[in-house]
Amino acid sequence: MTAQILDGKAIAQKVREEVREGVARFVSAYGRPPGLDVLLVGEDPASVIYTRNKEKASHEVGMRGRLHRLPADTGEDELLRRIAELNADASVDGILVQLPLPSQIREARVLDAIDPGKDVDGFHPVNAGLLATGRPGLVPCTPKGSMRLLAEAGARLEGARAVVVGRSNIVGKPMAQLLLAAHATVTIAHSRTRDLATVCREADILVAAVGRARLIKGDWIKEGAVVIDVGMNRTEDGKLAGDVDFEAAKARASWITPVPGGVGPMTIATLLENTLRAARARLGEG
Ligand SMILES: Nc1nc2c(c(=O)[nH]1)N[C@@H](CN(C=O)c1ccc(C(=O)N[C@@H](CCC(=O)O)C(=O)O)cc1)CN2
Repeated sequence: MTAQILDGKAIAQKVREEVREGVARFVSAYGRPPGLDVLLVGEDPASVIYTRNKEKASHEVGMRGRLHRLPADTGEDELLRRIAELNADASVDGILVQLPLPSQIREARVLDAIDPGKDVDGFHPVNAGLLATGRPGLVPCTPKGSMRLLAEAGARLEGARAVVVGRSNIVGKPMAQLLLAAHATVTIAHSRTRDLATVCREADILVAAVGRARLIKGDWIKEGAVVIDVGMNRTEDGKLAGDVDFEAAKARASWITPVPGGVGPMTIATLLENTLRAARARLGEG
């Protein structure tokens, strides 16, 4: 079997178009666009690119998007003060603090300070709790985008065996919750799981989010599995590699995401979806 490629760029474009239409309806109804505010502390080159892309993408769909750049030595109190201002500003629907943060700032304190209704990253414990209890809330962008990719592949999740390799709060745990809510039988594995190969071989749906280049070998893939590779690892030659050995896995999977061009583009498209959703919810729409 040769896998079909799940084209994240094309699907993200489709999502952005859907959001653009939603934003136009929002503006007609409420006379203002949804507002997204992104905070970046420091100069991490990848974060600079991601946050610029978020600002640009928000403009492209008709939102009011603003990037706040703070110096690398910004203290925790100053960042918390900026978040409090945005929480209190009625024109702000979505607040996002780009990760990772410099070491002088405690991530949990910052994420906990964002109004859960404006938490378009879905990282606040209230949103994590809502997801864990199967109630509506804001869902982290990368797992939500990965679910959209599974839907676009026509993957049957009900009763399927899903293995998520990775247990981060940002991807692994919420991804497992989403698969569970879709009635899959879910295993969360990680870098210390014993006999990871055997666990992966059981998976009809395999999500790799462990952050180790090509950890998942081709012969760990069940014939016909759908493979979502969330990994984005820089190799020694400066290229980007996923957590899955793509070429070998392609020979066994039914669908597979490439890196780059798979899950990555879905993250920003889903952020736009979440911002529209937060704006509607704040103005009393479901
Ligand atoms: N507050 C947040 N911080 C971070 C998040 C997040 O969702 N919220 N995720 C990542 C970074 N990220 C967005 O912020 C992000 C990463 C990658 C991509 C992407 O499109 N990647 C491309 C490849 C890019 C390249 O060549 O380097 C791809 O996979 O095709 C988008 C967004 C950590 N921080």
